[in-house]
Amino acid sequence: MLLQTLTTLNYRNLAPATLHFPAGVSAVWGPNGAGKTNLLEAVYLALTGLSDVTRLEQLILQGEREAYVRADLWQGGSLSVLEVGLGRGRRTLKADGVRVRGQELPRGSAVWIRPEDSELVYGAPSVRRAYLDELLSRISARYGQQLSRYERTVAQRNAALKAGEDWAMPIWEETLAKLGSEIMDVRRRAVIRLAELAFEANAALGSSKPLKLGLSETTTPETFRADFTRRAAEERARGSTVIGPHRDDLSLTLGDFPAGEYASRGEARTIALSLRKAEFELLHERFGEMPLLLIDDFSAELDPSRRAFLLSLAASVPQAIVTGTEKAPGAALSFRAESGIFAPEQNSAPEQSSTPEQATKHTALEQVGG
Ligand SMILES: Nc1ncnc2c1ncn2[C@@H]1O[C@H](COP(=O)(O)OP(=O)(O)OP(=O)(O)O)[C@@H](O)[C@H]1O
Repeated sequence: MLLQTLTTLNYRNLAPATLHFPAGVSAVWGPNGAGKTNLLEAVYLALTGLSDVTRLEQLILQGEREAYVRADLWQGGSLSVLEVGLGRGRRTLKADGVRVRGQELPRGSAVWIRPEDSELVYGAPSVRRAYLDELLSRISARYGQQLSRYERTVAQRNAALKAGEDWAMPIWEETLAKLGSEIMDVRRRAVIRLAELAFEANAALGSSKPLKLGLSETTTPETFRADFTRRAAEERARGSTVIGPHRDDLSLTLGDFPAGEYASRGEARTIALSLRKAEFELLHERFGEMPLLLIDDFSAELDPSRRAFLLSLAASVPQAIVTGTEKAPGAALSFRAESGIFAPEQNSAPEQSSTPEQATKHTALEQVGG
């Protein structure tokens, strides 16, 4: 998986441009607020169709009505053009000129490591569920579809609970038990492998305490229906479905203690990094190609062993973009970021082409429309 170019227009504070990325490490460095995170966010959006903003309008340059992002990506030996159009409340995805849904995009194409990943440890169960569900939806389109159907059914059952429609419960419960059991089954199998990979990464990061991953479930496929009966009075009183995979958690245990309650800041950062490394490995195993690695603000990582881990991880993959207020060492190309403009630096090491055939020699920046 190699990103050849990224083109943006009206995307947050990024100046309209086409940036060419080489194979190996690209270092993007500059002051706070320069647009470094926005650049990684644009890459991640173009490659996966995913964004965690609450309103799509946040992604559009203030004062504009539409934004556009395009990535030219080498995958499986050929070049794909992935485009995202953004309007008010509207997102259009295209692959090679054809409209597609998110699950039709190359789903193992990028992993994004961010400073705020510590929330995976300290945050609410919903943060860890989102991590797991996003990863599994990328690994299996069916998982994503079943999860959407399940979530819609929970919303419908909650409405029926609030309306006191007891007669409808058996129908909703039948559907929830069926979809929910399938979701739990996929999660259980995936978490076994994810746990092995995260355990290894945590040890490689020098942690003396073993990291254990598991699922903390509110029900099981075997007891789903009985649990609905047992919790019926509580659910009616609250007007909401209190058991099922939408309430489960990915449990993280460091040594003998739940990480969310006992891990130090540094330990939490190591655990979060282990989860991202496990995500990277799982996508690699599933799709057979290493994802593009996006590391946001490596310079915020002050711990020497985690910093070394991040940089050696970046150096070990086919392509990584590493941002920071200082320049990541060992980069094939560096960009100086300032006010949404990314200027390639002349003193970078000789550029490797991101074309697998190593064919084209290119200039690193072309301004679009200006
Ligand atoms: N829709 C938007 N329109 C215009 N500007 C925006 C928009 N969204 C965000 N910005 C601006 O983008 C800037 C933030 O960019 P970004 O988070 O990428 O910075 P950064 O270089 O990663 O900084 P840091 O080093 O502090 O992490 C802010 O100044 C913010 O005001």
